[in-house]
Amino acid sequence: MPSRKLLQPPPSTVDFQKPTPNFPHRRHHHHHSLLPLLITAAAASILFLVLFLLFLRRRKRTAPSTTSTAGDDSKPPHRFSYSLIRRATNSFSSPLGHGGFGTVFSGTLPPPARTPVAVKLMDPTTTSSQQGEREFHNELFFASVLCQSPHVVAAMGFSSDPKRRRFLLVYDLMVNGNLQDALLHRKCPELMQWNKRFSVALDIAKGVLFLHSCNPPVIHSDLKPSNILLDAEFNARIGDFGLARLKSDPNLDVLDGGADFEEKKEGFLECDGGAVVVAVDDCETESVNTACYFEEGSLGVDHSPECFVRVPNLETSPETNGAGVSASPEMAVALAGAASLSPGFDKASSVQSEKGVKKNGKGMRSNSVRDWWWKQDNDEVAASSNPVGESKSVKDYVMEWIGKDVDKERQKGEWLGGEGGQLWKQEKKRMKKKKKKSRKHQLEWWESMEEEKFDDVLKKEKRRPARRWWKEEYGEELEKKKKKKKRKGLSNDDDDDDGNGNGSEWWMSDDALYRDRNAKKAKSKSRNNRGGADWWLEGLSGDLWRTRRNSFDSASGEIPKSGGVSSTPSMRGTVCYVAPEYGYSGDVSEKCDVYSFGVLLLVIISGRRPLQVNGSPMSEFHRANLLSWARHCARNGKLIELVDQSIQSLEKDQALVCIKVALLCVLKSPARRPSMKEVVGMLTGELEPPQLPVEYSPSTPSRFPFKTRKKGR
Ligand SMILES: Nc1ncnc2c1ncn2[C@@H]1O[C@H](COP(=O)(O)OP(=O)(O)OP(=O)(O)O)[C@@H](O)[C@H]1O
Repeated sequence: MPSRKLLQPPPSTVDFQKPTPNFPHRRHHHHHSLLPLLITAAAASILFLVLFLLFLRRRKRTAPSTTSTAGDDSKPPHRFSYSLIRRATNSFSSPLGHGGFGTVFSGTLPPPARTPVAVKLMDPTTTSSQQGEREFHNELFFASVLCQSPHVVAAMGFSSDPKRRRFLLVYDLMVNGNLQDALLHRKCPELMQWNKRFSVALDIAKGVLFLHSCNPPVIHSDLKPSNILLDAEFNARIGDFGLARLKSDPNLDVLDGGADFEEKKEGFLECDGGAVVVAVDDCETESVNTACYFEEGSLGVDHSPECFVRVPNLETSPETNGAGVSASPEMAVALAGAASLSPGFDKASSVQSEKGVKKNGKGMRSNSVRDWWWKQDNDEVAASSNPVGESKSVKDYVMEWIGKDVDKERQKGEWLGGEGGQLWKQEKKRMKKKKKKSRKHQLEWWESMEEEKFDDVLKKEKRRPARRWWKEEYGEELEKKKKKKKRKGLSNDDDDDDGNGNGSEWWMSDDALYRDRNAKKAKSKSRNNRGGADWWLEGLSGDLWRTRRNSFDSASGEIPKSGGVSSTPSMRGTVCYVAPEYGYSGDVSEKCDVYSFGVLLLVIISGRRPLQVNGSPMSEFHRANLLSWARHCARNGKLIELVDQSIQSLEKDQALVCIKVALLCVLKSPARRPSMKEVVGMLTGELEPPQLPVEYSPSTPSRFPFKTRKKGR
């Protein structure tokens, strides 16, 4: 049979003389039936190939890193379509929280990824859209590098439509939410175990160390509990890189100038010693214009971020260009902050404020910052100290505490309305009756915060009036300063140096406080125009009043969120957590993060906010300010009092190390703060346990700023 013949193996030698067997009819039939089959098969395979390629391409563009196959070198952030994100979040139906950027929703990426995600949707109506856009670009800029750390939550994807002002960021979902919520509100039982709390602190420290180990170092700028996210096992990861920046260092050995970049097509940002290629996606993806996030003059125009990293290419909105290459990060955020505060904000005013900020380099104007402070009012503090549920806000407390010092104008209208106003009226009546007593009492009360007058033993002693106390303690020093001041003259008081020959580092010296006090006396008239609460807050917060001088540690007070509303709509960094030097010297360094970490560590150990009043204000106020309280405990040798009493299975020695590390981190002088490497070393026990510096020793006299202010009034 011919078919059998076909299956036969070919002859080993071919006899070319022998005629080939002839099957004319059969051959003709094959020719006719195979041709259409072959054509169909070829067409089908081409079609299949095209479809396969399209599928691959689509997958590459949409699949998150977690679904990448081995060898797939595409790195986040990936671009998602808006409709995909909408489907993933079920039309943005499950909000997780709300921040300065907008609302965060939970969702799940469609198959094949099926990754649970958190989606940040920029809200162009309620926040400053300029700020939002900048944060969006900033997050993307850092995403591809930061995603490599297990202690960081970086954006894995994004979606942008500048024309419709739609900006979305996609992150891994951290199922246990943020630390602030888990620790302070929900009081998760897991976090009541010492081991877990300590591991959270260590995770954060390692995360910050990772950022600082990058080349150039990444400064987070906004470390605080609500930016620490917790996964299912309560492992902590640092999130929210909207305000992060690269450390500006002209000596950094980065890529050659921007001119070469086009050819290189990729950049480098070294992490943990190894060079990391930060190229993202192919030429069809978009790239971000992040030029405005870098320090003017430090990296220079030729050293724009594109020299460091290649990032997806987004259409640049006119606003972003408006801030442009010349805007530094501070400017950008301050500008955006101004926008968010002022309803009438427009581009012209933005340029103006940008100039203002640029000029003095001190961030926002004091008025704006002050307004911002009041905006942060919420009833959490009030609720904690007010079991009957009166809705008292921070300012109500201020006024109750300060009593008659509060400016009358503001009492009636500007600050208070409704319930707050009623409260004030009652308070005023009470204050009138006890006028003398009250004033004396306040002074003692302030003293108590730093000078431990509330200790049982000392309570029995006759208290000195604050003025006398101050004179006794610092009279000699003051006299010297007076003489020196006379010689120098008062004219250049505000801007001259602090005695260290370094005007930009005035906060390092307490001396400046006392000298400053005299000079302020001369200007008391203008200061008196401010309300008493201003004075109170200036003393208390330190960091709030960006444009004023604060020569003391930031005895900071956190403004808790109101219903999850961001506490940082307008400032770089967050009140209470921001380092005192931030925004003054322009020398923003890793030590700013170290300071914030110190506050964060104290919060973790103590399980409370930096500013918190529980129970009746008078009995609790000496503990209200966490930093002051921690210093007070250190001077008393009672550090353990800081530890949260609800912690179980406490390891006392480890807790003490944590507190000491925290106290070192919040030292006034950035140079004296440890590096994050040292912090991690001390926490893990690889380095010697920390020794507290001399200012925390019992003999060190406390110099509480309020007395200074009070005397000046
Ligand atoms: N990846 C995430 N997984 C789970 N929840 C998240 C995630 N990212 C953010 N959230 C939640 O959304 C909330 C808002 O986050 P967002 O970073 O926008 O603001 P914030 O950090 O609270 O405030 P701010 O804008 O002042 O920094 C967070 O507090 C957190 O509870």
